[in-house]
Amino acid sequence: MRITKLTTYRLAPRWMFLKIDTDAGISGWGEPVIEGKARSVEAAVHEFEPYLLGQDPSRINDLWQVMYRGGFYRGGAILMSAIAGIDQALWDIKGKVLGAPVHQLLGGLVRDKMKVYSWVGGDRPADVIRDIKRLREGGFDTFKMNGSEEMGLIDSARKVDEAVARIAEIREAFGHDIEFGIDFHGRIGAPMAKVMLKALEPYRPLFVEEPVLAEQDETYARLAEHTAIPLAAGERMYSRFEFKRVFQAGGLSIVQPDLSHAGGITECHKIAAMAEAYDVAFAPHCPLGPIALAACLHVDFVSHNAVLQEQSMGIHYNQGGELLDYVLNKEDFHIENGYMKPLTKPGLGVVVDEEKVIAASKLAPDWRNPLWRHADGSVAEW
Ligand SMILES: O=C(O)C(=O)C[C@@H](O)[C@H](O)CO
Ligand SMILES: [Mg+2]
Repeated sequence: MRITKLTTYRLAPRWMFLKIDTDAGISGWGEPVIEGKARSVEAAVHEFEPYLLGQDPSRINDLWQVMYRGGFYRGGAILMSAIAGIDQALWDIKGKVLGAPVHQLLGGLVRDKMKVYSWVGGDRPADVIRDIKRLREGGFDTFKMNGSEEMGLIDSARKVDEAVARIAEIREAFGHDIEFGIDFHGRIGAPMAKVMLKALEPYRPLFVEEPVLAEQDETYARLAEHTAIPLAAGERMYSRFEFKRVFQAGGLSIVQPDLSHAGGITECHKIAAMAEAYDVAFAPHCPLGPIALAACLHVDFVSHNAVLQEQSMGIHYNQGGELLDYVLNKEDFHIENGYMKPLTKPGLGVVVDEEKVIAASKLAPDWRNPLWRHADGSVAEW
């Protein structure tokens, strides 16, 4: 069997799907994207074509190494996201050829169901409390929310108090009937992260995510010395070679590689295994589409240390498209009491509505994240 064609479709809300065709008539789907840089990833996917066209799609390990090592320069958000989506599509093909879901090919299930969480948005606490109430009716008991708006390297107690008051209100409203993680997007630098973590500690969040940026990963170990709150990060780390450094330095309790950013199923399965050896939990980042989520779930279901799965239903980014808009087998993505079941169809288990994808790709918007500035006009982390 040989690879004959790679077709990319940029889609609302901010996704890209990839279809890999073969001469046997079997195709696989992947989701290679970096939010806000879809066109760059698309170009990178097509730049890999000379390495892939005419090759045997079953040799995923070799093709992965060819894409990673073969071009001399390697790593980073764009290349590793391109590899990720290609890798997912190759696993989809392999599963379809062998008639088995990807988790079977990775050794089989270690659990029967996987805990998933929901984002809650809204700028005012009242919105968040209202949204949590609504989501609890749908069975969710675990949530993630943004922790703060822009914050300077050294900032006021007032800003810290505002952020903490929001969390306090949520804890007061729901007690310990719910769990939540707080995502800071690296918006606070190391000095304020220390202050913030101390102030948040009484409210016992499940984790605090990206208190500082991935490029300050040496800080995690120091911050962890000062707080009992589990620290999480990883959505902006792209390979086991980057994760290796944080495992060695310590400080993170949860790693969150993104199956569409960090080299795909092949790489993230290895990152999960590395994490297990350090007693670090695995909770893949996935504010993306259904193929990315399916890829995450297959790795979760074979990884003993997988504790939580992000998913994007109702996420604030989903303007103009929802998680299951391009999926025909919606019933397989049912969330019951905050858990998902394994996807059991051959390959990734996503039946893509190709006609809808083709039509929607003609109108794809170019999503960009907001650009934030501090009061003095300098650029702030978003
Ligand atoms: O889901 C998360 O944890 C995020 O921090 C969302 C962020 O990664 C955006 O997708 C960037 O565009
Ligand atoms: Mg995050």
